[in-house]
Amino acid sequence: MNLFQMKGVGISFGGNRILGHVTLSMEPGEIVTVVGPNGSGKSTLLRILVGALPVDEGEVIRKQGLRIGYVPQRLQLDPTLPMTVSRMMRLRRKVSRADVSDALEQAGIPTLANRQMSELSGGQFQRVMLARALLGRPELLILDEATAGLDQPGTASFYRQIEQVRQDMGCGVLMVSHDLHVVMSASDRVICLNGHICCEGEPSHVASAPEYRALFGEGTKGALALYAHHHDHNHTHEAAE
Ligand SMILES: Nc1ncnc2c1ncn2[C@@H]1O[C@H](COP(=O)(O)OP(=O)(O)OP(=O)(O)O)[C@@H](O)[C@H]1O
Repeated sequence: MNLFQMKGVGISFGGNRILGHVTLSMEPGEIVTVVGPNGSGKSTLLRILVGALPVDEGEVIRKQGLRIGYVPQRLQLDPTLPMTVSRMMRLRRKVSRADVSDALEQAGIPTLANRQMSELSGGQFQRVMLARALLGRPELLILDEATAGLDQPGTASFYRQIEQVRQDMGCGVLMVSHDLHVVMSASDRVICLNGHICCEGEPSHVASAPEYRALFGEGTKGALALYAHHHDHNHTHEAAE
Protein backbone atom coordinates (compact mmCIF):
# COMPACT_ATOMS: atom_id res chain seq x y z
CA MET A 1 0.00 0.00 0.00
CA ASN A 2 1.39 3.40 -0.97
CA LEU A 3 1.76 6.01 1.76
CA PHE A 4 0.06 8.47 -0.57
CA GLN A 5 -0.81 9.01 -4.20
CA MET A 6 -0.98 12.37 -5.95
CA LYS A 7 -2.77 12.20 -9.26
CA GLY A 8 -2.58 15.08 -11.73
CA VAL A 9 -2.28 17.63 -8.95
CA GLY A 10 -2.27 21.32 -9.80
CA ILE A 11 -2.42 24.50 -7.74
CA SER A 12 -2.52 28.22 -8.54
CA PHE A 13 -1.99 31.28 -6.37
CA GLY A 14 -3.69 34.48 -7.54
CA GLY A 15 -4.00 33.20 -11.08
CA ASN A 16 -0.40 31.96 -11.28
CA ARG A 17 -0.14 28.24 -11.82
CA ILE A 18 2.58 27.03 -9.48
CA LEU A 19 2.22 23.28 -9.91
CA GLY A 20 0.54 21.21 -12.62
CA HIS A 21 0.23 17.56 -13.66
CA VAL A 22 2.02 16.30 -10.56
CA THR A 23 1.60 12.55 -10.23
CA LEU A 24 3.60 11.01 -7.45
CA SER A 25 3.40 8.21 -4.91
CA MET A 26 5.65 6.79 -2.23
CA GLU A 27 6.13 3.42 -0.64
CA PRO A 28 6.79 2.78 3.05
CA GLY A 29 10.46 3.14 3.96
CA GLU A 30 11.45 5.00 0.79
CA ILE A 31 13.68 8.10 0.92
CA VAL A 32 12.60 10.51 -1.79
CA THR A 33 14.16 13.91 -2.34
CA VAL A 34 12.66 16.79 -4.27
CA VAL A 35 15.15 19.11 -5.96
CA GLY A 36 14.44 22.14 -8.12
CA PRO A 37 15.27 25.83 -8.51
CA ASN A 38 13.98 28.50 -6.12
CA GLY A 39 10.27 29.07 -6.60
CA SER A 40 9.74 25.79 -8.45
CA GLY A 41 6.98 24.70 -6.05
CA LYS A 42 8.87 22.32 -3.75
CA SER A 43 7.55 23.68 -0.45
CA THR A 44 4.09 23.99 -1.98
CA LEU A 45 4.18 20.29 -2.87
CA LEU A 46 5.08 19.36 0.71
CA ARG A 47 2.41 21.66 2.14
CA ILE A 48 -0.20 20.03 -0.07
CA LEU A 49 0.81 16.63 1.29
CA VAL A 50 0.72 17.78 4.89
CA GLY A 51 -2.84 18.94 4.20
CA ALA A 52 -2.08 22.65 4.65
CA LEU A 53 -3.11 23.59 1.08
CA PRO A 54 -6.13 22.42 -0.93
CA VAL A 55 -5.43 21.50 -4.57
CA ASP A 56 -7.18 23.09 -7.56
CA GLU A 57 -6.73 20.10 -9.85
CA GLY A 58 -6.31 16.37 -9.40
CA GLU A 59 -6.44 14.50 -6.13
CA VAL A 60 -4.34 13.47 -3.17
CA ILE A 61 -5.06 10.10 -1.60
CA ARG A 62 -3.36 9.33 1.69
CA LYS A 63 -3.20 5.90 3.30
CA GLN A 64 -5.96 5.79 5.88
CA GLY A 65 -4.84 7.30 9.16
CA LEU A 66 -1.41 8.17 7.73
CA ARG A 67 0.80 9.59 10.49
CA ILE A 68 2.92 12.44 9.16
CA GLY A 69 5.85 14.14 10.91
CA TYR A 70 6.77 17.53 9.45
CA VAL A 71 9.96 19.52 9.86
CA PRO A 72 9.23 22.99 8.44
CA GLN A 73 11.73 25.13 6.55
CA ARG A 74 12.55 27.49 9.37
CA LEU A 75 11.19 27.92 12.83
CA GLN A 76 11.94 31.22 14.53
CA LEU A 77 12.09 31.23 18.30
CA ASP A 78 12.47 34.32 20.42
CA PRO A 79 16.04 33.93 21.74
CA THR A 80 15.17 35.92 24.89
CA LEU A 81 12.51 33.38 25.83
CA PRO A 82 13.95 30.78 28.20
CA MET A 83 12.85 27.34 27.06
CA THR A 84 14.48 23.97 27.45
CA VAL A 85 14.55 21.39 24.67
CA SER A 86 12.28 19.13 26.70
CA ARG A 87 9.70 21.91 27.18
CA MET A 88 9.82 22.82 23.49
CA MET A 89 9.13 19.19 22.61
CA ARG A 90 6.08 19.10 24.87
CA LEU A 91 4.53 22.40 23.72
CA ARG A 92 2.14 21.12 21.12
CA ARG A 93 0.88 17.86 22.50
CA LYS A 94 0.81 15.96 25.71
CA VAL A 95 3.77 13.62 25.69
CA SER A 96 5.59 11.92 28.50
CA ARG A 97 9.19 12.64 29.40
CA ALA A 98 9.97 9.05 28.34
CA ASP A 99 8.58 9.76 24.85
CA VAL A 100 10.66 12.94 24.66
CA SER A 101 13.73 11.06 25.70
CA ASP A 102 13.09 8.30 23.09
CA ALA A 103 12.63 10.88 20.33
CA LEU A 104 15.82 12.73 21.29
CA GLU A 105 17.66 9.41 21.22
CA GLN A 106 16.25 8.68 17.73
CA ALA A 107 17.41 12.10 16.56
CA GLY A 108 20.92 11.46 17.86
CA ILE A 109 20.85 14.04 20.68
CA PRO A 110 20.13 11.96 23.81
CA THR A 111 21.79 14.37 26.22
CA LEU A 112 20.20 17.67 25.21
CA ALA A 113 16.83 17.51 27.02
CA ASN A 114 17.70 20.13 29.63
CA ARG A 115 19.63 22.52 27.40
CA GLN A 116 18.20 25.92 26.52
CA MET A 117 16.94 26.16 22.92
CA SER A 118 18.83 29.45 22.50
CA GLU A 119 22.15 27.73 23.28
CA LEU A 120 21.93 25.11 20.54
CA SER A 121 24.07 25.04 17.40
CA GLY A 122 22.24 25.07 14.07
CA GLY A 123 22.73 21.32 13.71
CA GLN A 124 21.48 20.60 17.20
CA PHE A 125 18.45 22.86 16.69
CA GLN A 126 17.45 20.98 13.53
CA ARG A 127 17.80 17.67 15.34
CA VAL A 128 15.42 18.93 18.00
CA MET A 129 12.99 19.76 15.18
CA LEU A 130 13.51 16.23 13.87
CA ALA A 131 12.93 14.76 17.33
CA ARG A 132 9.73 16.80 17.62
CA ALA A 133 8.50 15.42 14.30
CA LEU A 134 9.27 11.88 15.46
CA LEU A 135 7.11 12.15 18.59
CA GLY A 136 4.00 10.92 16.77
CA ARG A 137 5.89 7.92 15.35
CA PRO A 138 5.31 9.05 11.76
CA GLU A 139 4.92 6.66 8.85
CA LEU A 140 5.92 9.55 6.61
CA LEU A 141 8.53 12.08 7.64
CA ILE A 142 8.48 15.29 5.60
CA LEU A 143 11.47 17.64 5.77
CA ASP A 144 11.58 21.02 4.07
CA GLU A 145 15.20 22.10 3.63
CA ALA A 146 16.01 20.82 7.07
CA THR A 147 19.73 21.39 6.55
CA ALA A 148 19.52 24.99 5.36
CA GLY A 149 22.27 26.95 7.10
CA LEU A 150 24.25 23.88 8.18
CA ASP A 151 27.78 23.40 6.90
CA GLN A 152 28.78 20.36 4.87
CA PRO A 153 29.78 18.07 7.77
CA GLY A 154 26.65 19.12 9.69
CA THR A 155 24.50 18.42 6.64
CA ALA A 156 26.09 15.03 5.98
CA SER A 157 25.71 14.09 9.62
CA PHE A 158 22.03 15.14 9.60
CA TYR A 159 21.31 12.96 6.57
CA ARG A 160 23.07 10.00 8.18
CA GLN A 161 20.71 10.46 11.10
CA ILE A 162 17.73 10.43 8.74
CA GLU A 163 18.94 7.15 7.27
CA GLN A 164 19.23 5.76 10.81
CA VAL A 165 15.70 6.91 11.63
CA ARG A 166 14.40 5.24 8.50
CA GLN A 167 16.12 1.99 9.51
CA ASP A 168 14.91 2.13 13.12
CA MET A 169 11.35 3.30 12.51
CA GLY A 170 10.72 2.13 8.95
CA CYS A 171 9.17 5.44 7.97
CA GLY A 172 9.17 6.88 4.47
CA VAL A 173 11.06 10.16 4.13
CA LEU A 174 10.15 12.92 1.69
CA MET A 175 12.46 15.89 1.72
CA VAL A 176 13.29 19.03 -0.14
CA SER A 177 16.97 19.81 -0.37
CA HIS A 178 19.43 22.05 -2.17
CA ASP A 179 22.33 19.92 -0.97
CA LEU A 180 22.65 18.13 -4.25
CA HIS A 181 25.87 16.33 -3.42
CA VAL A 182 24.35 14.67 -0.35
CA VAL A 183 20.94 14.15 -1.90
CA MET A 184 22.48 11.98 -4.53
CA SER A 185 23.99 9.63 -2.00
CA ALA A 186 21.20 9.69 0.60
CA SER A 187 18.09 9.17 -1.56
CA ASP A 188 16.45 6.12 -3.08
CA ARG A 189 14.67 8.35 -5.59
CA VAL A 190 15.04 11.94 -6.72
CA ILE A 191 12.23 14.09 -8.10
CA CYS A 192 13.30 17.06 -10.16
CA LEU A 193 10.57 19.71 -9.95
CA ASN A 194 10.03 22.90 -11.89
CA GLY A 195 6.28 23.58 -11.77
CA HIS A 196 5.87 19.99 -12.94
CA ILE A 197 7.96 16.85 -12.52
CA CYS A 198 10.76 17.25 -15.08
CA CYS A 199 12.37 13.90 -14.39
CA GLU A 200 12.56 11.36 -11.61
CA GLY A 201 14.25 8.13 -10.73
CA GLU A 202 17.32 6.77 -9.04
CA PRO A 203 19.89 9.47 -8.26
CA SER A 204 22.30 8.32 -10.96
CA HIS A 205 19.51 8.37 -13.55
CA VAL A 206 18.37 11.87 -12.60
CA ALA A 207 21.92 13.24 -12.44
CA SER A 208 22.44 12.35 -16.09
CA ALA A 209 18.97 13.37 -17.33
CA PRO A 210 19.01 16.29 -19.78
CA GLU A 211 16.13 18.01 -17.90
CA TYR A 212 18.16 17.95 -14.70
CA ARG A 213 21.30 19.15 -16.48
CA ALA A 214 19.33 21.99 -18.01
CA LEU A 215 18.25 23.16 -14.56
CA PHE A 216 21.43 22.56 -12.62
CA GLY A 217 24.15 23.10 -15.18
CA GLU A 218 25.85 21.12 -17.89
CA GLY A 219 29.37 21.22 -16.68
CA THR A 220 28.82 19.44 -13.43
CA LYS A 221 29.36 15.90 -14.69
CA GLY A 222 26.56 14.98 -12.31
CA ALA A 223 25.59 16.66 -9.11
CA LEU A 224 28.52 15.52 -7.06
CA ALA A 225 30.84 18.17 -8.38
CA LEU A 226 28.31 20.96 -8.36
CA TYR A 227 28.61 22.05 -4.77
CA ALA A 228 32.25 21.05 -4.28
CA HIS A 229 33.60 23.15 -1.50
CA HIS A 230 37.23 23.65 -0.56
CA HIS A 231 38.37 24.82 2.82
CA ASP A 232 41.55 26.86 2.90
CA HIS A 233 41.17 27.98 6.48
CA ASN A 234 40.62 26.53 9.93
CA HIS A 235 37.85 27.33 12.30
CA THR A 236 36.35 25.85 15.39
CA HIS A 237 33.01 24.30 14.82
CA GLU A 238 30.42 22.91 17.17
CA ALA A 239 28.89 20.01 15.31
CA ALA A 240 25.53 18.53 16.08
CA GLU A 241 26.98 15.70 18.07
N1 LIG B 1 0.49 31.04 -0.08
C1 LIG B 1 0.99 31.56 -1.20
N2 LIG B 1 0.37 32.61 -1.83
C2 LIG B 1 0.86 33.12 -2.99
N3 LIG B 1 1.96 32.64 -3.61
C3 LIG B 1 2.61 31.62 -3.04
C4 LIG B 1 2.16 31.02 -1.81
N4 LIG B 1 3.01 30.01 -1.49
C5 LIG B 1 3.94 29.98 -2.46
N5 LIG B 1 3.70 30.94 -3.40
C6 LIG B 1 4.49 31.17 -4.62
O1 LIG B 1 4.61 29.93 -5.28
C7 LIG B 1 5.89 29.80 -5.87
C8 LIG B 1 6.54 28.51 -5.39
O2 LIG B 1 6.86 28.65 -4.01
P1 LIG B 1 7.54 27.49 -3.18
O3 LIG B 1 7.81 28.03 -1.82
O4 LIG B 1 6.71 26.27 -3.29
O5 LIG B 1 8.90 27.27 -3.99
P2 LIG B 1 10.20 26.47 -3.60
O6 LIG B 1 10.54 25.63 -4.77
O7 LIG B 1 9.99 25.77 -2.28
O8 LIG B 1 11.26 27.64 -3.45
P3 LIG B 1 12.58 27.80 -2.55
O9 LIG B 1 13.61 26.87 -3.12
O10 LIG B 1 12.95 29.22 -2.78
O11 LIG B 1 12.22 27.49 -1.12
C9 LIG B 1 6.65 31.06 -5.53
O12 LIG B 1 6.58 31.93 -6.61
C10 LIG B 1 5.90 31.61 -4.33
O13 LIG B 1 6.00 33.01 -4.28
